[in-house]
Amino acid sequence: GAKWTYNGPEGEHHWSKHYPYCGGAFQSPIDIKSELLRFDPTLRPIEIQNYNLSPNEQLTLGNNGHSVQISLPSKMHISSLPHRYTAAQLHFHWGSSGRPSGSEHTVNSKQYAAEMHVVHFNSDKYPNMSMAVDKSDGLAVLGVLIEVGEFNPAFEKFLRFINGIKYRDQRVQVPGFNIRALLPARLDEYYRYDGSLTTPPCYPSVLWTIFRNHVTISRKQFLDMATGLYSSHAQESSPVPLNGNFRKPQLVDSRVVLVSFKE
Ligand SMILES: NS(=O)(=O)c1c(F)c(F)c(S(=O)(=O)CCO)c(N[C@H]2CCCc3ccccc32)c1F
Ligand SMILES: [Zn+2]
Repeated sequence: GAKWTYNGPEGEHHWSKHYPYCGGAFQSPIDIKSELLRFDPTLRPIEIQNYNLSPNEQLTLGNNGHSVQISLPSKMHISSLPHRYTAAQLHFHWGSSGRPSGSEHTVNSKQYAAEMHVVHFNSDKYPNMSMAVDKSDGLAVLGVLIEVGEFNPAFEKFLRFINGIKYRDQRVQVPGFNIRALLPARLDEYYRYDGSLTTPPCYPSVLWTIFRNHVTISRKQFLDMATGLYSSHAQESSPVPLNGNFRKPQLVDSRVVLVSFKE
């Protein structure tokens, strides 16, 4: 589709011109405010299957011009939702070296350094992502808030290859690793709400699960991601840094944010 960016004339305030859903309801991300929260005792711990990938299998690490993404094998899935949601890819949103706040979801207006999204589609009802992406029960995304702090060895499994995908549409193969290690320890504490893709076409098709607890990466790891990538192709004369790739919080309207934990 038409090109879109996070700033300037194709920035988020203009997305709805080519992508009407971006101006619609049920948009993501949101500011997760305490007064919106409602404890739901039926929210079970998230259960994931086959996230521990062998180094013998290869994953594609790529720069798609909007984010850094890792394609995921279809044996990975979420088994604790009403339908099976099969993993498709994971990607990140981050700030910049000057503004190390780049998460999409905020918690009581606190913006984290970065955010990881593991994108899954409802494989009980749809054959692939493309068929699921615009259906109201099509997608389930697991969100992880990321702070700068302790070095994170799990992130190093792919960050050590990031200089091979500096430019848009570059891809490298990386050995599989335990994707579960990128998630926080507790999968039983999370925020849950109905929302959308946070990029065009912004379809309101996402069941969002944002884990309560953040993970940390070191400042160097953050800078590797926030300063090492460009949204322009390698041969372009003026390189465009890829950072600040986060959408601002959207109107919640009458939506409720459910929480799986009490205090
Ligand atoms: N924040 S978010 O809403 O989760 C989110 C992003 F922010 C994001 F940048 C991407 S993207 O990297 O593909 C670049 C722009 O589509 C996706 N892709 C999804 C939705 C689009 C179609 C598709 C097809 C196969 C695999 C993943 C996806 C995305 F879902
Ligand atoms: Zn995302």
